Amino acid sequence: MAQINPNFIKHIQQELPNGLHLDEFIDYCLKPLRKSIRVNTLKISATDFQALMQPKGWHFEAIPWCNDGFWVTFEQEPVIGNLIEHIQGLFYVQEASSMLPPIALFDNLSLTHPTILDVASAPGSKSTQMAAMMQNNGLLVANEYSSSRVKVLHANMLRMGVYNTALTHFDGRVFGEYMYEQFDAILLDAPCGGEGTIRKDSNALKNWQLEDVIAIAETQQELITSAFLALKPGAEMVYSTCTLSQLENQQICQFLKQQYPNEVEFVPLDKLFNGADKACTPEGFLHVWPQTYDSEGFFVAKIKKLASVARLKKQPKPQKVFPFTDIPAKDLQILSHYLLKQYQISLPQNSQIKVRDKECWLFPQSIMPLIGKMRYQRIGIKLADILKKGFKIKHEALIALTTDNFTGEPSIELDANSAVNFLKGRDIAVTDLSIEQQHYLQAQVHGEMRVLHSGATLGMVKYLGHRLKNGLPRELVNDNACM
Ligand SMILES: C[S@@+](CC[C@H](N)C(=O)[O-])C[C@H]1O[C@@H](n2cnc3c(N)ncnc32)[C@H](O)[C@@H]1O
Repeated sequence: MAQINPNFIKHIQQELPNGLHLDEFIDYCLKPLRKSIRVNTLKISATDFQALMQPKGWHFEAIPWCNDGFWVTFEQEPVIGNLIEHIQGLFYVQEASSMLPPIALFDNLSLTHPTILDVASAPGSKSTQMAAMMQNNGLLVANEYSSSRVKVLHANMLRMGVYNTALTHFDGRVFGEYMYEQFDAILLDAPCGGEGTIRKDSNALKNWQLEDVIAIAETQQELITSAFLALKPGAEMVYSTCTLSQLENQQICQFLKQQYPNEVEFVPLDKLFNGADKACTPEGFLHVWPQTYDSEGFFVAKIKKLASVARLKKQPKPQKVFPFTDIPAKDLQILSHYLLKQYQISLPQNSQIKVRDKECWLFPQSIMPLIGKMRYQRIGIKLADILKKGFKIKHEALIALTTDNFTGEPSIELDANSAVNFLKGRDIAVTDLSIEQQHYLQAQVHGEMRVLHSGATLGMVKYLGHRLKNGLPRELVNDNACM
């Protein structure tokens, strides 16, 4: 049972808007949260995903503000994180209200290849949502301050097949200095007190103290100022939190407006979707209370930068070390031919292949003007190893760049049992496959090939005649994978 600190109740009572009642607020805080997911349209359409999961006893209810988001109920509750489809990155478990900030940011964003910053990204629900909305075009700089959370962010990006990113690992307060007026759009999903998360985390309000709210608000003021400096003139940013106190929400936005009265404009969100007006504040922000949409509490503000503002710190010196070189034209030809012939992969437009040591990397083209401005943990994805003769595709590239069940390449669709075995790191005996597949394999040359399940890539195997040798990277082996 969730525990709500009495000091919090006293505090929030004064902030509840007209028409909302404290009793109802507390009732909702104590109610379990509805489960929601977002379909990853980098891998599967929302329609196809529903068609795939409905026979497995999933029921879907559309989330009004996100075309790819659904509240889900199950005939039999699965361990969702271990499902094949989850491991394949076909969907992301994401709270419904947490889908709002990217929806607000992309509303009226007309650029097809924008350069976007996500200041506080981990674990990556909104970064992966934005990458899907960008369809892997443009550039998403995804930053995270906590080292352990950068790892989770990275794993989620790979699972979801995202490759238009550069990951950075900084305190978000540096962007105004290092990336002054560089971004077409910015999401600042700020670290916050998490008051809106009580339905998921029963301890979220147990030790609530006003001093903590005040302390974190200071960080938020610095983060919003830094993000505003990093935004191009004329561009828009979203400030969001999963907390409820005005100190961390409205007052942070007002703080920015006080600093830049002529350059800050609040963009009203009352028409963002049908029913958005229910959550809209007089300033045009969305302040979602748990009872507004039967969700977590959330706050979303959209801010337009009307004109350039002065730097607060002088331009830093460029970084010199960049350990990547261009791939020689001849090698690019050989690599492109291998990817196309073996896996029907055409290299994405607006990308560049770079080489470091014995590895080829796929970089988003739009990172190039930002090279040298700051240090990147990782750019794009690893594409292939360079062998003595030729190349060998990397697992992360295979699952990101092959999205359909092509017929021109050697590949095998595994049934659910074999798919689970594959994800557990086991080899697949050819005798476990259907008679048609066994005949198909007899006509193939021994060597690497792709395995799929439900039309989405699982990974690579080496066909050895009597078995398919498992090529899943060891760190991705999941002993708990299930159907
Ligand atoms: C609300 S969470 C972000 C959730 C994320 N946007 C998502 O949708 O999955 C806030 C994140 O900010 C990170 N953080 C904390 N202090 C930070 C700072 N000074 N700069 C950047 N990120 C910070 C936290 O580690 C945390 O991962």
